[in-house]
Amino acid sequence: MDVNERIKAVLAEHAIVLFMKGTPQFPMCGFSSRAAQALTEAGAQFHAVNVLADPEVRAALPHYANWPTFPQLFIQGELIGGCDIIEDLKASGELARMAADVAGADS
Ligand SMILES: N[C@@H](CCC(=O)N[C@@H](CS)C(=O)NCC(=O)O)C(=O)O
Ligand code: FES
Repeated sequence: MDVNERIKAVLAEHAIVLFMKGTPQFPMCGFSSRAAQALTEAGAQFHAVNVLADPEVRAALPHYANWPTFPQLFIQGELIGGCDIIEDLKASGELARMAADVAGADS
């Protein structure tokens, strides 16, 4: 499977995917830490991909949905954005609504 197929497969398998540096338990960057924290506070069940452990995905993902940085949040295969957008959506309550909409799907 090439790297774009691997990205597609993880997005098909999990309703909410956060590509981040490190893991939610051990984030390796403040932006990734804040993104994972906001998702957790919004009650989202999400699948995290540590791009530092997968250099191929780290190199390919910025081109995949044309977003240059990490973290990157996808919901049902669609790019939502990075840390700033995730925190804005959390603050407005929209993130919790989006998470509730996909709840029940495998995270
Ligand atoms: N304002 C961005 C901050 C994210 C950011 O600047 N990330 C940088 C530093 S972690 C990045 O991913 N750089 C490219 C790279 O490290 O591959 C957001 O909202 O997500
Ligand atoms: S790893 Fe340095 S700012 Fe994210």
